[in-house]
Formats: sequence, structure tokens, C-alpha cells
Amino acid sequence: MGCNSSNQELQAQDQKINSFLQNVNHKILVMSGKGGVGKSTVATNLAVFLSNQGYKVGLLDVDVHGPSIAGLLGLTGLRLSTIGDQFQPYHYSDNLKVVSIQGLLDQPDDPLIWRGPVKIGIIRQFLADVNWGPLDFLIIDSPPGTGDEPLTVAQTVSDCQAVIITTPQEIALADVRKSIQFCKKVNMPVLGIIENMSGFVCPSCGNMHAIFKSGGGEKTAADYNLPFLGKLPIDPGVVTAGDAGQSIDTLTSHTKENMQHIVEQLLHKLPSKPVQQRCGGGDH
Ligand SMILES: Nc1ncnc2c1ncn2[C@@H]1O[C@H](COP(=O)(O)OP(=O)(O)OP(=O)(O)O)[C@@H](O)[C@H]1O
Repeated sequence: MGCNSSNQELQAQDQKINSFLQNVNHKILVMSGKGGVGKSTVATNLAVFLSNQGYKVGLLDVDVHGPSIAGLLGLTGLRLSTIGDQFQPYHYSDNLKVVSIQGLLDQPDDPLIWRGPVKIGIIRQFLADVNWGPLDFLIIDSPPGTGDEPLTVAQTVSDCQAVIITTPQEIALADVRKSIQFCKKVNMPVLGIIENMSGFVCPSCGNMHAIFKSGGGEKTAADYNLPFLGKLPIDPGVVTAGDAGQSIDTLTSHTKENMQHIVEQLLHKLPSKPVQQRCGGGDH
């Protein structure tokens, strides 16, 4: 009896998830094999750049143990409110809604000491019980690796596609190859690979220094016959902007153009679908 009722609850939740996902044109999971390669930075900026172009975007942080989206967007006091039985996403702008586990913590520095089933439960709830509304893009930022969080997304969001972030050095690329194999195993198409921290242009001499090497992400994409979406250099401005809760869009360096190029490449790879009601641009 208990088992039946929990099965029924799961089925009811599945229905809610499916009815939300039917109203989302493109679902993108941003993954990396290795930690600290800039996955949250890229996920956040993809969401901001797309929403600035007028697309309706939802940004979901499923990095339960190390959520950083709220900080990168300057939403340090982010709280998720509820109306009835639904969470209300944070409206970063007219076109960008944000949900992060951070919004449920009493203290921002509280650690979450959760095992798999609890994490799976909260991710499903963020898909079932959030008042997202119709979206052109749902961008999901996952923790590094191939654990519970990306697996839950892959199993729950049936037409999700992956964008894999790497840095150019071999130790990161070895983990990217695992991410690619993971995507194959769970039948999640890879939209492309982005190489972050790809070279550093010295502000004094203007020369490019390949601190973590350069080109490894592009080569891995070619080796696996996957699209290469572009690269971002090591840019101290990215750190300063991220720490100040600002997007790459506020930078004056070439990094902004590189990010725009990545967004254009991504849009090229996607089948065009009718856009949700578009607004002029972000208001944040
Ligand atoms: N292109 C870049 N140039 C300079 N710094 C960068 C760049 N990209 C990201 N960073 C910085 O690197 C740090 C890690 O970035 P971020 O949090 O996005 O990585 P992550 O892969 O999501 O990390 P985690 O594994 O903890 O989830 C941040 O301080 C960020 O500002």
C-alpha cells in the first residue's frame, strides 16, 4: 500500500515534470569532467547572453554541494518563495529566471550533507514544482563528473543535450573523455565542447601565453566528431566580474566577443523552433 502510494506520487511528479518540459524548446546540461574549469561561469553567461537576445531562459543550478550561480549573478540574498505548492523562480530580468539550492539555505555558507536519493528528489522537485512558465532555453548547471546530479537530469529530461566545458591540459581532457562516454551511455546528445582558460594575453607585452596549453578541447571535439563551440581565454576580468556578480557581457575585453561567438555557434547547432513570447532585453 505504502509502495503503491509512493509509486503514484512519483507518477504524478513525472506528469508535472513532463508538462513543464513540453513548454521548453531547448534543454541544455552544462557539464565538465573536472572541477573548477569554469562550468558555472559558462552556464551563467550562456543564460545571460541568450536572455539578452530576447530568449526566455531558465537557469537551474543542480550543483547541490557547491552552488555558485547565485554568487555569479550577484544574488547573494536569493531566497526561493512559494505560492501555494509552487516555488517561484528568482526573476533576474524579464527574460531570465533562476533557481538554485542556495535559495533554500538558511545561511549561504551552510553545507548540504545529502546522499543520492535526497539530491535526486530535490532536482525532480525543481523540475516539477517551480513556476518556470514557457521557456526557450532551460540551462542546467551540474557539478563536475558523472554522479547523481547529471545522471538524474539525463534520466528525467529526456531530450536534454549536453555542452561540455574543459580546459586545454591533458588532465582535464582525460576527464572530458569520460563525460563524452557518459553521454553516450545515457543517450544524451553532445551539442559541443567549449575550451575555457585557453591561453592568456599578457596585458603588458600583448603576447599570448598558453598557460594551460591551448587547442586540446578542439582536438578532443575533432577526435570524437563533436562540434567545437569555441574558446574563452584566461581573463582576470572574468574573475573580477564573477566575484562582483556581473556577467562577461559587462567586460570590455575580447572575452565578451568570444562568449558571443560561442552563443552564436550554439544557436547554429540547434533546430530553430518558434520562440516563446520575446521581450526586448534584460533589465538587471
Ligand atoms: N576564462 C576565465 N578566465 C579567468 N578565470 C576564469 C575563467 N573562467 C572561470 N574563471 C574563474 O575560475 C573559477 C572557477 O570557475 P567556476 O566556478 O565557473 O568553475 P566550475 O567548473 O563551475 O567549478 P566547480 O567544479 O566548483 O563547479 C572562478 O573564480 C571563475 O571566475
